[in-house]
Amino acid sequence: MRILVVEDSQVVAKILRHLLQQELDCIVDIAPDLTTARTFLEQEQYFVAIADLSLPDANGGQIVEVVQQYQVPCIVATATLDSAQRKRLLSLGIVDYVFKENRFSYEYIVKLVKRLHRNQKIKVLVADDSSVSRNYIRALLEQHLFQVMEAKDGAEALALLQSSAGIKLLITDYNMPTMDGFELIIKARELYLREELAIIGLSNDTDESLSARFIKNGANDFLQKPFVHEEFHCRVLNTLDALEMLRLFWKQANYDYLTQVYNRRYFFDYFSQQMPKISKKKTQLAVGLIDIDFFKKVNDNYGHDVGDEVLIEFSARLRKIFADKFIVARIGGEEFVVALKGLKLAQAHQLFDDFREKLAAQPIVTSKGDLKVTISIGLHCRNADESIDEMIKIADQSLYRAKEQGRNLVCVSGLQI
Ligand SMILES: Nc1nc2c(ncn2[C@@H]2O[C@H](COP(=O)(O)OP(=O)(O)OP(=O)(O)O)[C@@H](O)[C@H]2O)c(=O)[nH]1
Repeated sequence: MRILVVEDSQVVAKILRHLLQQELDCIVDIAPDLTTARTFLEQEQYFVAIADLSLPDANGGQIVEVVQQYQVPCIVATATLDSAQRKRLLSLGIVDYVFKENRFSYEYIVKLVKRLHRNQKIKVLVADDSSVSRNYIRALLEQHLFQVMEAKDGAEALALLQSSAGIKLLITDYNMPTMDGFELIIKARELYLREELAIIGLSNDTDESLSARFIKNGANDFLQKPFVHEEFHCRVLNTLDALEMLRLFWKQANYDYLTQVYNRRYFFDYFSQQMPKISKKKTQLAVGLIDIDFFKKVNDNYGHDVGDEVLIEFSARLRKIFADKFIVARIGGEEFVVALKGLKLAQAHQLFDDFREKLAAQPIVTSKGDLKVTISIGLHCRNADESIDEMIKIADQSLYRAKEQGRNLVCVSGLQI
Protein backbone atom coordinates (compact mmCIF):
# COMPACT_ATOMS: atom_id res chain seq x y z
CA MET A 1 0.00 0.00 0.00
CA ARG A 2 1.32 3.45 -0.95
CA ILE A 3 0.27 6.67 0.78
CA LEU A 4 0.94 10.24 -0.33
CA VAL A 5 1.43 12.93 2.33
CA VAL A 6 1.26 16.45 0.89
CA GLU A 7 2.62 18.66 3.64
CA ASP A 8 5.09 21.54 3.66
CA SER A 9 5.95 21.21 7.35
CA GLN A 10 8.78 18.67 7.59
CA VAL A 11 7.97 17.96 11.23
CA VAL A 12 4.30 17.15 10.56
CA ALA A 13 5.19 15.08 7.49
CA LYS A 14 7.74 13.05 9.49
CA ILE A 15 5.29 12.42 12.35
CA LEU A 16 2.67 11.21 9.89
CA ARG A 17 5.11 8.97 8.06
CA HIS A 18 6.37 7.49 11.33
CA LEU A 19 2.86 6.77 12.67
CA LEU A 20 1.59 5.36 9.36
CA GLN A 21 4.57 3.04 8.94
CA GLN A 22 4.34 1.93 12.56
CA GLU A 23 0.74 0.82 12.14
CA LEU A 24 0.52 -0.20 8.49
CA ASP A 25 2.59 -2.10 5.99
CA CYS A 26 2.96 0.87 3.66
CA ILE A 27 5.27 3.12 1.67
CA VAL A 28 4.83 6.84 2.42
CA ASP A 29 5.85 9.48 -0.14
CA ILE A 30 6.11 13.06 1.07
CA ALA A 31 5.41 15.99 -1.27
CA PRO A 32 6.14 19.44 0.21
CA ASP A 33 4.12 21.29 -2.46
CA LEU A 34 1.50 20.83 -5.16
CA THR A 35 3.99 20.52 -8.02
CA THR A 36 5.82 17.62 -6.36
CA ALA A 37 2.49 16.03 -5.44
CA ARG A 38 1.43 16.14 -9.08
CA THR A 39 4.67 14.44 -10.15
CA PHE A 40 4.18 11.66 -7.56
CA LEU A 41 0.54 11.20 -8.60
CA GLU A 42 1.65 10.83 -12.24
CA GLN A 43 4.18 8.16 -11.32
CA GLU A 44 2.55 6.06 -8.58
CA GLN A 45 -0.78 4.46 -7.62
CA TYR A 46 -1.88 5.73 -4.19
CA PHE A 47 -4.31 4.12 -1.78
CA VAL A 48 -4.99 7.46 -0.11
CA ALA A 49 -3.57 11.00 0.04
CA ILE A 50 -3.34 13.09 3.20
CA ALA A 51 -3.21 16.71 2.10
CA ASP A 52 -2.60 20.07 3.73
CA LEU A 53 -4.79 22.83 2.25
CA SER A 54 -2.15 25.52 2.44
CA LEU A 55 0.94 24.78 0.33
CA PRO A 56 3.75 27.10 -0.81
CA ASP A 57 2.61 26.97 -4.46
CA ALA A 58 -1.16 26.63 -3.85
CA ASN A 59 -2.57 27.96 -0.59
CA GLY A 60 -6.30 27.79 -1.40
CA GLY A 61 -6.87 24.05 -1.09
CA GLN A 62 -6.33 23.37 -4.84
CA ILE A 63 -4.52 20.16 -3.89
CA VAL A 64 -7.86 18.43 -3.21
CA GLU A 65 -9.04 18.73 -6.84
CA VAL A 66 -5.62 17.61 -8.09
CA VAL A 67 -5.65 14.48 -5.89
CA GLN A 68 -9.18 13.70 -6.99
CA GLN A 69 -8.29 13.98 -10.70
CA TYR A 70 -6.24 10.85 -10.07
CA GLN A 71 -9.17 9.06 -8.33
CA VAL A 72 -7.26 8.92 -5.07
CA PRO A 73 -9.32 9.24 -1.84
CA CYS A 74 -8.30 12.40 0.00
CA ILE A 75 -8.07 13.13 3.74
CA VAL A 76 -7.56 16.82 4.45
CA ALA A 77 -5.27 17.76 7.36
CA THR A 78 -5.54 21.45 8.04
CA ALA A 79 -4.80 24.08 10.68
CA THR A 80 -7.98 26.05 9.96
CA LEU A 81 -11.21 25.56 8.07
CA ASP A 82 -14.03 28.06 7.69
CA SER A 83 -17.60 27.07 7.04
CA ALA A 84 -17.48 27.84 3.30
CA GLN A 85 -14.31 25.76 2.86
CA ARG A 86 -15.84 22.90 4.83
CA LYS A 87 -18.89 22.86 2.57
CA ARG A 88 -16.73 23.02 -0.54
CA LEU A 89 -14.55 20.10 0.61
CA LEU A 90 -17.52 17.94 1.56
CA SER A 91 -19.19 18.60 -1.79
CA LEU A 92 -15.95 17.54 -3.50
CA GLY A 93 -16.30 14.18 -1.75
CA ILE A 94 -13.22 14.08 0.52
CA VAL A 95 -12.99 11.18 2.95
CA ASP A 96 -12.76 13.46 5.99
CA TYR A 97 -11.02 16.55 7.33
CA VAL A 98 -8.86 16.68 10.45
CA PHE A 99 -7.56 19.68 12.35
CA LYS A 100 -3.83 19.47 13.00
CA GLU A 101 -4.11 20.26 16.69
CA ASN A 102 -2.25 17.64 18.65
CA ARG A 103 -1.02 14.05 18.71
CA PHE A 104 -4.60 12.75 18.75
CA SER A 105 -5.29 14.40 15.38
CA TYR A 106 -2.47 12.39 13.79
CA GLU A 107 -3.57 9.22 15.52
CA TYR A 108 -7.08 9.84 14.16
CA ILE A 109 -5.67 10.09 10.62
CA VAL A 110 -3.85 6.78 11.00
CA LYS A 111 -6.99 5.15 12.42
CA LEU A 112 -8.95 6.49 9.46
CA VAL A 113 -6.48 5.08 6.93
CA LYS A 114 -6.60 1.69 8.66
CA ARG A 115 -10.38 1.84 8.64
CA LEU A 116 -10.42 2.68 4.90
CA HIS A 117 -8.17 -0.28 4.23
CA ARG A 118 -10.53 -2.63 6.08
CA ASN A 119 -13.64 -1.03 4.54
CA GLN A 120 -12.70 -2.30 1.09
CA LYS A 121 -13.73 -5.77 2.23
CA ILE A 122 -16.91 -4.71 4.02
CA LYS A 123 -20.29 -5.12 2.35
CA VAL A 124 -22.95 -2.60 3.33
CA LEU A 125 -26.61 -3.04 2.36
CA VAL A 126 -28.71 0.12 1.99
CA ALA A 127 -32.49 -0.40 2.14
CA ASP A 128 -34.52 2.67 1.18
CA ASP A 129 -37.44 3.17 -1.21
CA SER A 130 -36.16 6.61 -2.29
CA SER A 131 -33.56 6.30 -5.05
CA VAL A 132 -32.32 9.83 -4.25
CA SER A 133 -31.66 8.81 -0.66
CA ARG A 134 -30.05 5.52 -1.71
CA ASN A 135 -27.75 7.29 -4.17
CA TYR A 136 -26.73 9.84 -1.55
CA ILE A 137 -25.92 7.17 1.03
CA ARG A 138 -24.12 5.06 -1.59
CA ALA A 139 -21.94 8.06 -2.50
CA LEU A 140 -21.07 8.67 1.16
CA LEU A 141 -20.22 5.01 1.70
CA GLU A 142 -18.13 4.80 -1.45
CA GLN A 143 -16.07 7.78 -0.29
CA HIS A 144 -15.04 5.43 2.52
CA LEU A 145 -14.39 2.59 0.07
CA PHE A 146 -17.17 0.26 1.24
CA GLN A 147 -18.76 -2.28 -1.10
CA VAL A 148 -22.35 -1.08 -1.39
CA MET A 149 -25.49 -3.09 -2.18
CA GLU A 150 -28.95 -1.57 -2.53
CA ALA A 151 -32.53 -2.70 -1.90
CA LYS A 152 -35.64 -0.65 -2.60
CA ASP A 153 -37.74 -2.17 0.18
CA GLY A 154 -37.55 -4.46 3.21
CA ALA A 155 -38.45 -7.63 1.34
CA GLU A 156 -35.70 -7.10 -1.25
CA ALA A 157 -33.23 -6.34 1.55
CA LEU A 158 -34.18 -9.52 3.42
CA ALA A 159 -33.73 -11.60 0.26
CA LEU A 160 -30.25 -10.11 -0.17
CA LEU A 161 -29.36 -10.80 3.46
CA GLN A 162 -30.41 -14.42 2.94
CA SER A 163 -28.59 -14.92 -0.35
CA SER A 164 -25.37 -12.87 -0.07
CA ALA A 165 -22.82 -13.91 2.49
CA GLY A 166 -20.72 -11.40 4.34
CA ILE A 167 -22.95 -8.31 4.65
CA LYS A 168 -21.60 -6.61 7.77
CA LEU A 169 -23.79 -3.50 7.96
CA LEU A 170 -27.44 -2.86 7.11
CA ILE A 171 -28.60 0.74 6.84
CA THR A 172 -32.37 0.80 6.65
CA ASP A 173 -35.06 3.40 6.28
CA TYR A 174 -38.24 3.11 8.37
CA ASN A 175 -41.04 3.82 5.87
CA MET A 176 -40.81 1.38 2.96
CA PRO A 177 -43.44 -0.52 0.95
CA THR A 178 -43.96 -4.32 1.37
CA MET A 179 -41.84 -4.51 4.55
CA ASP A 180 -40.90 -1.55 6.76
CA GLY A 181 -37.63 -1.00 8.60
CA PHE A 182 -38.82 -2.51 11.90
CA GLU A 183 -40.02 -5.74 10.36
CA LEU A 184 -36.80 -5.96 8.34
CA ILE A 185 -34.67 -5.55 11.48
CA ILE A 186 -36.64 -8.18 13.40
CA LYS A 187 -36.26 -10.66 10.52
CA ALA A 188 -32.57 -9.75 10.01
CA ARG A 189 -31.90 -10.42 13.71
CA GLU A 190 -33.41 -13.91 13.32
CA LEU A 191 -30.74 -14.54 10.69
CA TYR A 192 -27.73 -12.73 12.15
CA LEU A 193 -26.45 -12.16 15.66
CA ARG A 194 -25.16 -8.80 16.88
CA GLU A 195 -21.55 -9.89 16.38
CA GLU A 196 -22.31 -10.80 12.75
CA LEU A 197 -24.36 -7.86 11.47
CA ALA A 198 -24.65 -4.23 12.59
CA ILE A 199 -27.78 -2.23 11.80
CA ILE A 200 -28.37 1.52 11.57
CA GLY A 201 -31.97 2.77 11.26
CA LEU A 202 -32.90 5.92 9.33
CA SER A 203 -36.04 8.00 9.18
CA ASN A 204 -37.29 11.43 8.27
CA ASP A 205 -40.39 10.84 10.36
CA THR A 206 -40.81 13.37 13.18
CA ASP A 207 -42.00 10.74 15.67
CA GLU A 208 -39.56 11.10 18.59
CA SER A 209 -40.00 7.52 19.76
CA LEU A 210 -38.61 6.05 16.51
CA SER A 211 -34.95 6.03 17.52
CA ALA A 212 -35.65 4.08 20.73
CA ARG A 213 -37.97 1.70 18.89
CA PHE A 214 -35.33 1.01 16.25
CA ILE A 215 -32.77 0.20 18.92
CA LYS A 216 -35.21 -1.90 20.99
CA ASN A 217 -35.97 -3.94 17.87
CA GLY A 218 -32.31 -4.81 17.32
CA ALA A 219 -30.67 -1.82 15.58
CA ASN A 220 -27.30 -0.62 16.89
CA ASP A 221 -27.90 3.04 16.11
CA PHE A 222 -30.33 5.48 14.52
CA LEU A 223 -29.92 8.55 12.31
CA GLN A 224 -32.52 11.22 11.74
CA LYS A 225 -32.74 12.42 8.10
CA PRO A 226 -31.48 14.79 6.84
CA PHE A 227 -28.05 14.21 8.37
CA VAL A 228 -24.71 15.88 7.74
CA HIS A 229 -21.79 14.02 6.17
CA GLU A 230 -19.70 14.01 9.31
CA GLU A 231 -22.42 12.60 11.53
CA PHE A 232 -23.16 9.83 9.04
CA HIS A 233 -19.50 8.81 8.81
CA CYS A 234 -18.97 8.98 12.58
CA ARG A 235 -22.03 6.79 13.24
CA VAL A 236 -21.00 4.26 10.61
CA LEU A 237 -17.43 4.11 11.89
CA ASN A 238 -18.48 3.82 15.54
CA THR A 239 -20.97 1.10 14.70
CA LEU A 240 -18.37 -0.88 12.76
CA ASP A 241 -15.77 -0.40 15.51
CA ALA A 242 -18.31 -1.79 18.00
CA LEU A 243 -19.08 -4.71 15.68
CA GLU A 244 -15.38 -5.54 15.36
CA MET A 245 -14.97 -5.32 19.13
CA LEU A 246 -17.90 -7.69 19.68
CA ARG A 247 -16.50 -10.04 17.07
CA LEU A 248 -13.12 -9.98 18.83
CA PHE A 249 -14.71 -10.79 22.23
CA TRP A 250 -16.71 -13.55 20.56
CA LYS A 251 -13.53 -14.98 18.99
CA GLN A 252 -11.67 -14.83 22.29
CA ALA A 253 -14.51 -16.67 24.01
CA ASN A 254 -14.97 -19.35 21.36
CA TYR A 255 -11.58 -19.96 19.75
CA ASP A 256 -8.51 -21.70 21.06
CA TYR A 257 -5.81 -19.05 21.32
CA LEU A 258 -2.86 -21.31 20.41
CA THR A 259 -4.28 -23.28 17.51
CA GLN A 260 -6.96 -20.97 16.07
CA VAL A 261 -9.64 -23.65 15.95
CA TYR A 262 -12.85 -23.62 18.01
CA ASN A 263 -12.52 -24.42 21.70
CA ARG A 264 -14.22 -27.12 23.72
CA ARG A 265 -16.99 -24.85 24.98
CA TYR A 266 -17.97 -23.69 21.50
CA PHE A 267 -18.00 -27.25 20.18
CA PHE A 268 -20.31 -28.65 22.86
CA ASP A 269 -22.59 -25.56 22.94
CA TYR A 270 -22.90 -25.52 19.17
CA PHE A 271 -23.83 -29.17 18.84
CA SER A 272 -26.13 -29.19 21.87
CA GLN A 273 -28.08 -26.40 20.14
CA GLN A 274 -27.93 -28.04 16.71
CA MET A 275 -28.91 -31.58 17.78
CA PRO A 276 -32.72 -31.10 17.65
CA LYS A 277 -32.40 -29.71 14.08
CA ILE A 278 -30.01 -32.53 13.10
CA SER A 279 -32.45 -35.12 14.51
CA LYS A 280 -35.46 -33.51 12.85
CA LYS A 281 -33.80 -33.39 9.43
CA LYS A 282 -32.19 -36.84 9.97
CA THR A 283 -28.83 -35.35 8.92
CA GLN A 284 -25.85 -37.71 9.06
CA LEU A 285 -23.31 -36.67 11.66
CA ALA A 286 -19.88 -38.22 12.24
CA VAL A 287 -17.28 -37.16 14.77
CA GLY A 288 -13.59 -37.96 14.52
CA LEU A 289 -11.71 -37.69 17.80
CA ILE A 290 -8.04 -37.10 16.98
CA ASP A 291 -5.13 -37.52 19.39
CA ILE A 292 -1.47 -36.91 18.58
CA ASP A 293 0.57 -40.04 19.32
CA PHE A 294 3.26 -39.94 22.03
CA PHE A 295 2.95 -36.19 22.26
CA LYS A 296 4.41 -36.21 25.76
CA LYS A 297 7.70 -37.41 24.22
CA VAL A 298 7.79 -34.34 21.95
CA ASN A 299 7.57 -32.13 25.02
CA ASP A 300 10.02 -34.24 27.03
CA ASN A 301 12.60 -34.52 24.23
CA TYR A 302 12.41 -31.09 22.61
CA GLY A 303 10.67 -28.83 25.13
CA HIS A 304 7.20 -27.37 25.55
CA ASP A 305 7.76 -24.63 22.94
CA VAL A 306 8.47 -27.20 20.25
CA GLY A 307 5.35 -29.06 21.45
CA ASP A 308 3.44 -25.85 20.81
CA GLU A 309 4.97 -25.48 17.35
CA VAL A 310 3.77 -29.00 16.53
CA LEU A 311 0.26 -28.20 17.81
CA ILE A 312 0.14 -25.01 15.72
CA GLU A 313 1.28 -26.65 12.48
CA PHE A 314 -0.87 -29.72 13.06
CA SER A 315 -3.96 -27.51 13.54
CA ALA A 316 -3.11 -25.49 10.45
CA ARG A 317 -3.13 -28.72 8.41
CA LEU A 318 -6.37 -29.81 10.06
CA ARG A 319 -8.00 -26.44 9.31
CA LYS A 320 -6.81 -26.50 5.72
CA ILE A 321 -8.49 -29.84 5.02
CA PHE A 322 -11.62 -29.61 7.16
CA ALA A 323 -12.45 -26.12 8.44
CA ASP A 324 -14.11 -24.69 5.31
CA LYS A 325 -16.93 -27.22 5.45
CA PHE A 326 -16.83 -28.70 8.94
CA ILE A 327 -16.45 -27.77 12.60
CA VAL A 328 -12.91 -28.29 13.92
CA ALA A 329 -12.21 -27.89 17.65
CA ARG A 330 -9.48 -28.48 20.21
CA ILE A 331 -11.12 -30.25 23.11
CA GLY A 332 -8.06 -31.24 25.13
CA GLY A 333 -4.31 -30.58 25.23
CA GLU A 334 -3.38 -32.67 22.19
CA GLU A 335 -6.90 -33.83 21.43
CA PHE A 336 -8.98 -32.43 18.58
CA VAL A 337 -12.37 -33.19 17.13
CA VAL A 338 -13.78 -32.76 13.64
CA ALA A 339 -17.54 -33.06 13.16
CA LEU A 340 -18.63 -34.00 9.66
CA LYS A 341 -22.24 -33.16 8.84
CA GLY A 342 -23.93 -34.80 5.87
CA LEU A 343 -21.30 -37.48 5.15
CA LYS A 344 -21.74 -41.26 5.26
CA LEU A 345 -19.45 -43.31 7.50
CA ALA A 346 -17.34 -44.62 4.59
CA GLN A 347 -16.79 -41.08 3.24
CA ALA A 348 -15.88 -39.77 6.68
CA HIS A 349 -13.49 -42.68 7.20
CA GLN A 350 -11.81 -42.02 3.86
CA LEU A 351 -11.28 -38.32 4.69
CA PHE A 352 -9.78 -39.04 8.12
CA ASP A 353 -7.61 -41.87 6.85
CA ASP A 354 -6.22 -39.71 4.01
CA PHE A 355 -5.45 -36.97 6.50
CA ARG A 356 -3.74 -39.43 8.88
CA GLU A 357 -1.65 -40.88 6.05
CA LYS A 358 -0.55 -37.50 4.67
CA LEU A 359 0.39 -36.23 8.14
CA ALA A 360 2.55 -39.28 8.81
CA ALA A 361 4.27 -38.85 5.43
CA GLN A 362 5.06 -35.15 5.80
CA PRO A 363 7.14 -34.29 8.89
CA ILE A 364 6.43 -31.09 10.80
CA VAL A 365 9.17 -28.49 10.54
CA THR A 366 10.11 -27.12 14.00
CA SER A 367 12.90 -24.95 15.37
CA LYS A 368 14.57 -28.17 16.60
CA GLY A 369 14.33 -29.92 13.21
CA ASP A 370 11.76 -31.97 11.32
CA LEU A 371 9.54 -34.19 13.47
CA LYS A 372 7.51 -37.12 12.26
CA VAL A 373 4.06 -36.90 13.85
CA THR A 374 1.31 -39.48 13.74
CA ILE A 375 -2.25 -39.45 15.02
CA SER A 376 -4.85 -41.91 16.17
CA ILE A 377 -8.50 -41.31 15.38
CA GLY A 378 -11.70 -42.63 16.92
CA LEU A 379 -14.57 -42.25 14.46
CA HIS A 380 -18.22 -42.54 15.30
CA CYS A 381 -21.36 -41.94 13.23
CA ARG A 382 -24.47 -40.83 15.12
CA ASN A 383 -27.09 -43.47 15.91
CA ALA A 384 -30.68 -42.71 16.90
CA ASP A 385 -30.86 -39.71 19.20
CA GLU A 386 -27.39 -39.71 20.76
CA SER A 387 -26.30 -36.44 22.33
CA ILE A 388 -22.96 -34.90 21.37
CA ASP A 389 -21.47 -36.04 24.72
CA GLU A 390 -22.58 -39.62 24.05
CA MET A 391 -21.10 -39.48 20.55
CA ILE A 392 -17.76 -38.25 21.87
CA LYS A 393 -17.74 -40.98 24.53
CA ILE A 394 -18.18 -43.68 21.88
CA ALA A 395 -15.57 -42.04 19.62
CA ASP A 396 -13.24 -42.00 22.64
CA GLN A 397 -13.59 -45.78 23.05
CA SER A 398 -12.64 -46.21 19.38
CA LEU A 399 -9.70 -43.86 19.89
CA TYR A 400 -8.57 -45.95 22.85
CA ARG A 401 -8.61 -49.05 20.63
CA ALA A 402 -6.62 -47.24 17.92
CA LYS A 403 -3.96 -46.49 20.56
CA GLU A 404 -3.97 -50.08 21.82
CA GLN A 405 -3.67 -51.49 18.32
CA GLY A 406 -0.44 -49.62 17.67
CA ARG A 407 -1.45 -45.96 16.93
CA ASN A 408 -1.38 -44.15 13.54
CA LEU A 409 -4.81 -45.68 12.89
CA VAL A 410 -8.49 -44.78 12.41
CA CYS A 411 -10.84 -46.99 14.44
CA VAL A 412 -14.57 -46.88 14.08
CA SER A 413 -17.48 -48.06 16.28
CA GLY A 414 -16.22 -51.47 17.31
CA LEU A 415 -14.25 -52.42 14.21
CA GLN A 416 -11.07 -51.22 12.60
CA ILE A 417 -11.50 -50.44 8.91
N1 LIG B 1 3.43 -28.20 24.32
C1 LIG B 1 2.23 -28.42 24.81
N2 LIG B 1 1.92 -29.59 25.38
C2 LIG B 1 0.69 -29.81 25.86
C3 LIG B 1 -0.32 -28.84 25.76
N3 LIG B 1 -1.46 -29.36 26.30
C4 LIG B 1 -1.15 -30.60 26.73
N4 LIG B 1 0.15 -30.90 26.46
C5 LIG B 1 0.88 -32.11 26.73
O1 LIG B 1 0.37 -33.20 26.00
C6 LIG B 1 0.87 -34.40 26.59
C7 LIG B 1 -0.20 -35.46 26.51
O2 LIG B 1 0.40 -36.63 26.90
P1 LIG B 1 -0.35 -37.99 27.18
O3 LIG B 1 -1.81 -37.73 27.46
O4 LIG B 1 0.41 -38.72 28.21
O5 LIG B 1 -0.32 -38.76 25.84
P2 LIG B 1 0.75 -38.99 24.71
O6 LIG B 1 2.15 -38.78 25.16
O7 LIG B 1 0.33 -38.19 23.54
O8 LIG B 1 0.60 -40.52 24.40
P3 LIG B 1 -0.56 -41.26 23.67
O9 LIG B 1 -1.75 -40.36 23.63
O10 LIG B 1 -0.80 -42.48 24.50
O11 LIG B 1 -0.06 -41.61 22.32
C8 LIG B 1 1.26 -34.03 28.03
O12 LIG B 1 2.65 -34.07 28.12
C9 LIG B 1 0.80 -32.57 28.17
O13 LIG B 1 1.65 -31.80 28.98
C10 LIG B 1 0.02 -27.59 25.13
O14 LIG B 1 -0.81 -26.67 25.00
N5 LIG B 1 1.29 -27.44 24.68
